[in-house]
Order: sequence, then structure tokens, then C-alpha cells
Amino acid sequence: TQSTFSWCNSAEEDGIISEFQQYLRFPTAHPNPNYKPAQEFIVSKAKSIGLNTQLLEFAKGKPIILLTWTGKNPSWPSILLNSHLDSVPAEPEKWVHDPFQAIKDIKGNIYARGSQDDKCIGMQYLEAINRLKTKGYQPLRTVHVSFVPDEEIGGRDGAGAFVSSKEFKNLHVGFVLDEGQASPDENYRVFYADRIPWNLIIRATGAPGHGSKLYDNSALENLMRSMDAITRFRSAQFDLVKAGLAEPGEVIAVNPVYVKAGTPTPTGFIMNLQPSEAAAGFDIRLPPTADPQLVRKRISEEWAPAARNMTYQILEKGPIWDTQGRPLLTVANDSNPWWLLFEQAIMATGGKLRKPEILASTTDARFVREQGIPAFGFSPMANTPILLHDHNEFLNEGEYLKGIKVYAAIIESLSSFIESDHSIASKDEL
Ligand SMILES: CSCC[C@H](NC=O)C(=O)O
Ligand SMILES: [Zn+2]
Ligand SMILES: [Zn+2]
Repeated sequence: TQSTFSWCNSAEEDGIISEFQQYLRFPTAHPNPNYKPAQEFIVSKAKSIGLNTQLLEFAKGKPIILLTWTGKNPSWPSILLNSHLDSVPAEPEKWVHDPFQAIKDIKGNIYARGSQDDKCIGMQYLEAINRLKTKGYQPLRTVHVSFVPDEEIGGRDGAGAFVSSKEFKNLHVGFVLDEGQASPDENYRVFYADRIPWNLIIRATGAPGHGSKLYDNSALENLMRSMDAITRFRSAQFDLVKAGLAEPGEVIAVNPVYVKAGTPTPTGFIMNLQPSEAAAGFDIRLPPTADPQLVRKRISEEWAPAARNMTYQILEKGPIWDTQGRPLLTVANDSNPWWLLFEQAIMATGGKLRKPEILASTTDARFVREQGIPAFGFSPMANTPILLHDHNEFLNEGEYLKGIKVYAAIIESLSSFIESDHSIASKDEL
């Protein structure tokens, strides 16, 4: 059969797809990711395409794989392509195919945990580099590829430790690509910021009492009043999205993740005793445009006021602003040459791009942006339902192969960027 792409015959395509399936089968899902076999696979693949390989480890059993394709001008700021090795767990019995077998169905859809999030991009980076090397392309800037652990559990021992290490400083990274999200339509999506998670726990106390009694200030009544206030805020934010006035990543999300109260028995709860303690946990996500001080004030005055016998705890999973007090975002317009190069490369492959977005969830790109380094989130998956962390996560093989072509164009464009000599204008003329 004829291959979809001029650069590769169908036997080569089959090889590329089967290597993607192999990578998907490594058991790197939480809560017990086994990184070693996946690491050996990536290192051997990297060696076969002629990349330098290095292993870093900032926490035991959590390797960071760093691959390097040295450019003709190694002193220039380099490009880093990042992905994570781990994935969230899956419930095999709720999938149509086993999430760790990477089965390809008749339509070419490859079912696996990690197929979208984000083992696809890690392998696509390598295939794209392989493609560029085969055609004899030599980068001006050095290109690094990193595979990191622990993204799904916060990334502190992975990208967090890596980005603040001396090893990272020595790479002199000027621009980073990290994961994005699938797009159900024909337009690719790109992300210039992440929302930052806060974990909020609110606790209420009150006098216990008989289950039959109406009285003020019980622990659960106090908690329920907070729930009401939080629900009103949540709905107001969500209404902005529903009305099309804001994108999902542009509002503050506050979602309940647990509620804890009551006096347990072996079979349930004591029903005629109003408890003296109650607590609830929330996943809050703040866009870089939010004012964290206002959110803190709202929590202390409306969601957990001392006047209602309430206390609270906020665990901030990262700053909203960089060290200079600017919102943690990467400029995604023509004033940023990296943006132009990125956008032009996608268009040159016939790909279309939606308006840049703030990612509703959180990725390792935030660690990079904290260092003042520009980073975009991008996973080339168009015409694909958004299934990250969901049952039946899959990626179509044709879409995967197209993504390799897109990355090849992007990597070529970024790594041949010559700063401040009108290279952007000259690229337009090409
Ligand atoms: C505290 S960082 C958590 C990172 C995680 N990333 C992907 O889902 C998320 O919950 O968005
Ligand atoms: Zn991810
Ligand atoms: Zn994820």
C-alpha cells in the first residue's frame, strides 16, 4: 500500500507505529510507575538515531532522560522538547481494550493509557528528529529532549528538580515545548499558560446534638453554608464559560473532591447524632490573570470564616507570578519570535491552529516559565476527542504520523532561528 507521507514507505510507518505501541505498553502508570524498562527503551531508541544520552536522578527510582542533538552553534540558547514518562492509572475492566496493551483497532485507533497524555509526543519528538537527521538537516541551535517522571503527581521530583538544577542551567535553554491537549476539530491547540492548582481544605466545628434538634452553628450547618457560597462562586465562573464570555482556562475553577463528617459504624453512620466536626477538600485552579490575594480574602471571609467556627488550609502548588511579579505566561503573538516560528512551521505543513489558550489543568511547563523561559504546550492531535485521564484514551495512527511531520517542521524552524538578523522576515520570503 501507498504511504500517507512522501517521506516514508508503509513498512517504515508500520515500524514507527509499532514502536509507539511498545512505549505505551511500559507500566509507568501511578501509583507504582516502573520507569526502568521505559527508560531503557527510550535510551536505546535515542542511541539508534545518534543522540547523546544522559541520565539524571534527583529522587531515587525517578530518572530524567536527557537527549541531545548538538547544533552548529552550541553557545546559542537551545531548544528543549519535554514530555513525561508517567501516566495516571486506568481501570482496565471499564475500557473496550486493555489500557496497557496498546491495541490498534480496525480504524487505526490505538487504545492505551498515555496515548494522548503524553507518550505520543515523546516518541514523536524522536521520530521527527530521526526524520530530519535522515534528510541531512543540521540544526544551528542545540536541541534537547527530556523525558521526566512524576508529572501526574506534581512534578517536584521530576521537572521541578530538573529545571532548578545546575545541569539544566548548563543547557542554556531558550525555548521549550511541552504537552498540550487534543482538539476535537481540525485545528490544533496551543497553550501559553497553565492554571496553577491550590488545594483547599475547610474545616468546621460546632456543638454536637440530637439528630432531631434544629439548632444554630452545628459543624455541618456551618460547612453547608460554605458549600453554598462556594457553589455560587463556582456557578458564576462556569456561567462565563457557558455564555462564551471566557474560555475554560480563563476562569477560576473550584471543585469539591471530598467531604468528611459523621460518626461511622461498621455498616454506615450514626444517624441521630449531629457531628461536632466536618471538613471538605477542593481542587482550585487559578489562571495567571487571577489575583491570588482576592481569592485568599474570599476564602477567609466567605468560605471559611472564623465567625462560623471555621478554619482552613491552602496548599499552593506553585506561584501565579514569576519572580518579577509578572503573570506566569508566554507571550503568544508576533512580538515573540518563537511564536512566529512555531506558527509558521505549523502552517507550512498545512496544519491549522486555534487561538492560543490557557490550559485548564497544569503541566511541567510552569516550572520552565517560573525560570523566565518561554514555553508552549502543544500536542499535535487534531480531529481527536479529548480523552486524557478518561476511559478508552486513544490516538489514531494517522494523526500520530501527521504529528511527526508537524514536529519535524517545528524543530527545523526553531533550531535554525538566527536571532536579531531579520531571520523571521527572510523566513516569510522562503
Ligand atoms: C499539582 S500539579 C498536578 C499536575 C496535574 N497534571 C496533569 O493532569 C494536574 O492535576 O493538572
Ligand atoms: Zn500530561
Ligand atoms: Zn495527565
